Amino acid sequence: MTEPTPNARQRELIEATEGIHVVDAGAGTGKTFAITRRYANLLSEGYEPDDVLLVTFTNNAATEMKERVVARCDYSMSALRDAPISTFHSFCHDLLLEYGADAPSYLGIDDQITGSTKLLENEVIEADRFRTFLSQFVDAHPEHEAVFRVLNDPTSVLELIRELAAKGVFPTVDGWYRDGEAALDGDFEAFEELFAEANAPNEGANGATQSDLRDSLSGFERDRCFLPDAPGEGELRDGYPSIDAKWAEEAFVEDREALKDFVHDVYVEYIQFALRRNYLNFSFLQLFAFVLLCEDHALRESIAFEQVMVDEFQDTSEIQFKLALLLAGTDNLCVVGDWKQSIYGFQYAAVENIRSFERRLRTYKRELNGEYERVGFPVEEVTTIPLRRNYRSTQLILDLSRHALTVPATGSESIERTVDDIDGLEADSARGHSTIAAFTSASEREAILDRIETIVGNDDYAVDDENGDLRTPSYDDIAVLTRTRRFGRELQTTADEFGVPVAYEGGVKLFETDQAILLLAWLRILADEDSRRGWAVVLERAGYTLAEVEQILDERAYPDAMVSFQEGLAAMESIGAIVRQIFERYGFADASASSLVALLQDVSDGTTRNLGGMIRFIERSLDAEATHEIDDNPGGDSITVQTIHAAKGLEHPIVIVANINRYSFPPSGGGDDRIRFEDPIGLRQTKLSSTAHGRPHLYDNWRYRVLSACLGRDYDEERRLLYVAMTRAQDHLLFSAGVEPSPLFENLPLEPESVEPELKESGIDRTEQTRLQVSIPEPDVPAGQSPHALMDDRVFEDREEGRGIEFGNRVHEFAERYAAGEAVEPASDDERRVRDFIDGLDGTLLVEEDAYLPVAVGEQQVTISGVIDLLHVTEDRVEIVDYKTDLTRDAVDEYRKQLSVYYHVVRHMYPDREVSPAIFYTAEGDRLEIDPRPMGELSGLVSSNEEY
Ligand SMILES: Nc1ncnc2c1ncn2[C@@H]1O[C@H](COP(=O)(O)OP(=O)(O)OP(=O)(O)O)[C@@H](O)[C@H]1O
Repeated sequence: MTEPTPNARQRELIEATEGIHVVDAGAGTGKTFAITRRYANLLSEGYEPDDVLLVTFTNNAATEMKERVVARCDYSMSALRDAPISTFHSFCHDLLLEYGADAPSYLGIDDQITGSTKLLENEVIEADRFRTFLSQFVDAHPEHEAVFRVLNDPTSVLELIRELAAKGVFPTVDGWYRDGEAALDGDFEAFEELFAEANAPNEGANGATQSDLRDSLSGFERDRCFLPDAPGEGELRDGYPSIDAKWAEEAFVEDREALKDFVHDVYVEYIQFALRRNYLNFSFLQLFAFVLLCEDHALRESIAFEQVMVDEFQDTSEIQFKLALLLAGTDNLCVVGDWKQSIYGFQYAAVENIRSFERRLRTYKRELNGEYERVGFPVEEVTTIPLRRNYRSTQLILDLSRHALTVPATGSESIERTVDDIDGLEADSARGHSTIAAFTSASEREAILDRIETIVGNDDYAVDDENGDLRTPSYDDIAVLTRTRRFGRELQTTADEFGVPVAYEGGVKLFETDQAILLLAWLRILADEDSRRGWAVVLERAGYTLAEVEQILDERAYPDAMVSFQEGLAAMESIGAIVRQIFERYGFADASASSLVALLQDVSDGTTRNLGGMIRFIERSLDAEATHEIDDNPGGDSITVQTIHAAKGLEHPIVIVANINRYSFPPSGGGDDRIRFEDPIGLRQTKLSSTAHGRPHLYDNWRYRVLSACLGRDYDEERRLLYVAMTRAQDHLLFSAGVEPSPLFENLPLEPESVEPELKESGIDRTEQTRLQVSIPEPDVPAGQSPHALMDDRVFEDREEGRGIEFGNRVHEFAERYAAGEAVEPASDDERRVRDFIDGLDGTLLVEEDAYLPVAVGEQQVTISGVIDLLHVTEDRVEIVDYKTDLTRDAVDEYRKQLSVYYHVVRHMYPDREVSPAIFYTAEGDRLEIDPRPMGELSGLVSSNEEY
């Protein structure tokens, strides 16, 4: 392929070899192309490869750049092999291996970085090690008990450490490195401004109305339990239209010494733990490289580069920007990126690095210089080069994509930025053949596949070929891009049913899935009944707090239900049966689960029970980051399904941005991290452990409730994701949603049509069952729950009183198959009673029906989903039946919650019939009618059960 000729602006960047240059330009404008050419140009001007640092974000990008450079200069690939064209991480790694043995000593740490210190990239393995570390840590530090008690997930602590490292907050053995502690304390003045902004009265038709802050504090105490020193709602919201300004300080000022001490000790001791085990994670590589470059002035000056260039600058974190400055010996600094494509906030990318490049440059220079001049060059003059010409998409697509950055993501969000504030791009192609379309459907997945079938082979959707002519589209011209991985997987499953070829891009790291992690945990428990690594995972998954997990592990007092499950597993003959049983317990029935079953069965030779071998196999696969193509990848001419994150940097002739639904895009709910670090409020706890009422209890932190109400939630990254998705399209761009589209969909200037798919199923075998049509939101929401989540966990502990979970499962399976008309014979008295009961029903039977109930919890929507054992539908009545194999009735109150959920779903579907929920106790053959709880009570149960 011939290399394009740079346009005038690109040439300016390529040839401008002196001074600071920044390019913040839109998608497809040739930024990567131009920076690569700039590198080649520097070599042709006499710079040696060792003088020029070129930073990219992936190793693949680095290799690709080298290849492109080789094509344009006199250097060979082998001559450039060791050239510093690399990622921040590999650069830091090489630096530390060569010069960094004593880098830890700058933090007061005695352990060294040695030739055998490895980079640990696999997050699952690291989480496993961190769990071990934390358990040892808590035993060694009883003084941190109060903070430790609030934690419910060790990986959230590891995440916090990573976040602090990315923001340049490091511990030393006895305190914090440089001004780290100030960052933890937060910035009261900056917070006061946010408070004042949120607390400003709003304007109503008849004068001032209450401020957003006062409004969002309504229901301040509802479903929360604060410590006795918290103000009451009346006191807090006393003023009108704004609350009293004194609450800014009252909320901000808090004794955080114990919290800071905990975070400090965990942080520094984990670094020591890692060093002693000869590994560093990405965050610690950067941390030590930064400290080394800050402290060893001679080294910094000796390795400083004459030219520093960074591609994809919008993805840099604060520490990476500072590293680039420390590595630049002169002001020959060139960064290129696109703020509109900054979508890695969750990996601590700081979009302000590029948006406010000049301001940050000055601030960081000041911060780095402090007591010693580390950045000697001037930073006052910065040349900005605009790139406007886009070589990927048509003008129609480009014009529409600007809107992505200005659409409100929620019903109440107001965006000040308008489309005119977004730099427009000019399409290089003058073609006007693009179709822009949007559709909604109650069966969104089928509707997408249906639309694809109309696109393929249809010249209305012709795409550009390599010679600039139009050609007929095929499946592999089409990409479906989604915000959540889950929708993509579900689409693939639906596509299989209908025989539409879909490839989930890139395969799946099978051993890093939830399925594999839980499987490994249970296998470890089976191999060693007191395996801490195994039990910790299983217990955390069941929702125990870390303190509870520790106690259970120390006392070896595992929950009865889990022990009997373990005993059931221990009695099984083959690995295949064990694996299936574990997946059944967690309801895993997708392609990852079946691939794992098949793979492990293969490895174990079908029958033998070699637990140790199996555990080692999974551990090794994890270690090797083995990627497996899941069975349902057809290969050949097929549609690509990707997450938007995975699609970044790629292009496709036809793009369908799918699942732009409420609760999915943007995803609803936040994490449940109990310790958080947020700008400008610093380090905070959302929950506090106290014995204020005589017993240890976890209280909600009222201060955090007020502080977070002032921070609001920032949806800019969600809009940027939408922008990235849209700008992947070259020729045609489509959007799809279900029955509850997201405001991101509704507010785009589109005219969506509502469609009913007419797809024909392929001949693939499917169980024939009438499915309920439930016209309520997709269950695809992170804030989803099962009715079990509302129930007291104790009801799951050995309810069958010795008869075992397996027994219960068998009865259910029999009931399902019998009601579905299969020729199955009852194998126990309970099954006979079920058979007699079913025989006595004369209406239509619907078995194992999915039920999804959306529930409003404050401003959030949560979906509770579950499976109804049996629906018995007659002309005027619908009976809901749930089988229970219990020998006693003492869990009936808990079951009532579960059946109430089903009741509200069914009532919605059969508004004209009487709906009666009942439990069928199989031990006696008794049918017990249940009085359902009202909706309001269910929302109360959800919110008291989880934080939103
Ligand atoms: N002057 C040019 N003439 C023709 N094609 C060009 C020119 N500059 C870049 N291109 C082509 O445009 C496409 C996009 O270029 P590139 O990937 O460098 O853009 P980018 O700005 O880095 O994109 P993104 O931000 O979306 O990742 C590439 O196929 C590239 O070869």
